Amino acid sequence: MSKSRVYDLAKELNINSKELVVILQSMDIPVKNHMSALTEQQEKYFRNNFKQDGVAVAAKEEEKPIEKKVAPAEKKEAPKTSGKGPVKKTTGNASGSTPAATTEKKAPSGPPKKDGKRDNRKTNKKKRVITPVAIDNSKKEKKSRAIYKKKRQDDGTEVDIIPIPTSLTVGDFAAKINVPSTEIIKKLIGLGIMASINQEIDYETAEVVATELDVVIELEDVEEEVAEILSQVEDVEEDESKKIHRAPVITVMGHVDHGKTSLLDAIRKTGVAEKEAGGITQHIGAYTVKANGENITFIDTPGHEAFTAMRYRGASITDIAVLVVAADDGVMPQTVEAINHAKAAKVPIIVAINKIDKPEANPDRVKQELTEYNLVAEEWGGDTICVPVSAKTQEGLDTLLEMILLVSEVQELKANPDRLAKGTVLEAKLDKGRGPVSTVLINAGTLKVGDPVVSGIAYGKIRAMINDKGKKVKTAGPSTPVEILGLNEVPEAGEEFYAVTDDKTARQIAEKRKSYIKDQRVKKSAPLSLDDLYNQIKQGEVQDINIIIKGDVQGSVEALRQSLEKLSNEEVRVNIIHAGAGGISESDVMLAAASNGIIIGFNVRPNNNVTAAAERESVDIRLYRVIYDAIESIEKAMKGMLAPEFKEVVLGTAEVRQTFKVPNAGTIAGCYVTNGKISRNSSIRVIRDDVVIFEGKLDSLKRFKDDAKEVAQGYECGIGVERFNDIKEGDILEAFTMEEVART
Ligand SMILES: Nc1nc2c(ncn2[C@@H]2O[C@H](COP(=O)(O)OP(=O)(O)OP(=O)(O)O)[C@@H](O)[C@H]2O)c(=O)[nH]1
Repeated sequence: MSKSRVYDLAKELNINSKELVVILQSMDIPVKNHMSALTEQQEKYFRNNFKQDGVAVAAKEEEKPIEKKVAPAEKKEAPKTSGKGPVKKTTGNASGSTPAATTEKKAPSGPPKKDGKRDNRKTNKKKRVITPVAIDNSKKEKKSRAIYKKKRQDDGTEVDIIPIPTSLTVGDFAAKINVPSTEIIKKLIGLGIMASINQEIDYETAEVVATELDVVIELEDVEEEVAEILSQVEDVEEDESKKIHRAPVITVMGHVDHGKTSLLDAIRKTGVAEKEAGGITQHIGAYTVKANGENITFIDTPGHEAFTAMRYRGASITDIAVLVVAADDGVMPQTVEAINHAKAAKVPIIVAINKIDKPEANPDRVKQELTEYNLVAEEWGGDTICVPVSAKTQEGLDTLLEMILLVSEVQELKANPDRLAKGTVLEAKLDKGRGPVSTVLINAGTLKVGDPVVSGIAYGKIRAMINDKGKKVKTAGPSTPVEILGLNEVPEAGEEFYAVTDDKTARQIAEKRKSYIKDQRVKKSAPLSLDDLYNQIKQGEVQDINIIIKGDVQGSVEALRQSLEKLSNEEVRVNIIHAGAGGISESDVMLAAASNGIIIGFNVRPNNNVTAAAERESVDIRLYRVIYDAIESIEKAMKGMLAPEFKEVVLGTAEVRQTFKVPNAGTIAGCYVTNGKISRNSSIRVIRDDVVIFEGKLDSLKRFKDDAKEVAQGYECGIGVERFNDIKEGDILEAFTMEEVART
């Protein structure tokens, strides 16, 4: 029997698919969009609990056995499910509850052999439960929840806020705000605009007219408009029967030096060797390998930077995250970060325990450490697949690929190749000779040379396509990465990409987006900021305060996490989306931006790149030296009492290039001013590996032998720090002063 899709159900109940998605999510049924399929049990649960006009919608069918996919042998072992709710995972020692898209299917075969390989996938008895874990704060999803906004007026009554596109005809405008068009034409004449009913007016004009008519409008999300245009180009709710299997898309993540690059290289070589010995692969940001006759696509940009950049733009192209953990090093801060990223994106994790060729390798320790993050290895009774591998000797790589195929099989990844292509930009750059060059991953449909395309505000016609093997190709189907030429601008990584029927549509969409960005610039909703937190809470804009904590030692990070979580009240919830020891990284900033969160640094400092990224993404970073201060300021911000009296102003930074011992003066640091300036009366912070190790006063500042009042960027100087002699080469000295800020 075929499963029900959200849109089928919506059609039956005569409600909007989007609304139904929100309803289902609120019932803890993990659906993503109108195309998501419901299991019989989920559907039944929904029907039993969803009341339309006060009456529960009758269940379509008789009750059925819950897990239809479980083979008879498996059924005996499957834990009994109550049937009261959507299938949920129950893991032995899992501490957090996880609303889960639970799927089960044929599992890999029985006891793994010593080398980590399995005998035969098909005959295993154990039920496999794949559980993407849920924290999702992506901006896109938040937006989709706001179906209709209201504005409270001075007299207490509420009026609808009517969304209006960047431009529309007078007639359409009249219909949208429910005012006769003659009335609008009159108002326009009053403004000196002679417009007929079929003439287009822009948003700004519409806003003036609306104000005169006492109607509240707002700029409609341009993507709604774009979706409308695209749906005319191609029926979005397309025929399920046309969908066929597509290759899984994998992202490799893990701690620095645990072997992401080596693993990606090793896999690429295996895959190529199998298919076309000696074939040269080209770096285009992703590649496809063959394993057991099936394709697997790897995103070739290791690290979570790429991953978060994607998610920030609302793209979720990864089907499975491979978490690389070195067997000789164990779970490290970036491992935890990677786990949190994958969880936030609800992507299942396969653990590759790497470097098992090393004598000091200890895979069991890795598994033990992973349990702290809710990843319990299958062989320990959990549901996390852990594969011991060596990127160096290639051991275990086949098993890893096999496991990837297995998990992807459960996900039932499908796409219709027979439609206009839709994809995601992985990388893009401006090539001097070839113009904008972008690598796109096709999500659905088939992209062809000559297709008119649009991605963000870039558009054009596909001039040429090159695959990951460096070959020119004429077409590219689902899950295929290709490099494309022909766009008029460089699109952004993570941007969606569409082929459309004609050049005009492509240009029209790009231009609508451009004018939306222009209009939007003024009206952009404020990113989360402590200074304005209280107002944002009051206006109902903030219900969750998403926080990332970075600190010098794990102990204080944990302490801070626990205290901050306790600040949650019935109005707002404090969510620690990531916490770890170490400096603040750009990836933290991306995660904060993607989750509309703020970053709290405890005894750590962001470096220049991080500060620049935070500025660019409007992410609020707060730095503290005392745990109590951090807690207090969040608490005060929540109550609207945060009024900083002093603000720290960073004057500049200098890098220590050499150190000298000077009798009577202690250690003097020979520095190069990399940023801003260092002045004689500034305070000084000594930073090593992004961690503050000392804070105090500047003792001496010299240019050659002479005392200097200040030294600017690009110059060398000698710096002595009062009561601190442990300066080392490579340290960063940050000069700052405290400036008084008037209370507002
Ligand atoms: N013995 C052994 N060494 C490995 C293995 N995999 C990687 N290495 C080594 O570990 C080091 C780090 O590997 P990379 O692949 O650069 O690690 P990475 O995680 O990509 O590191 P970044 O790109 O810096 O984040 C290199 O010196 C590799 O040669 C392995 O399976 N066995």
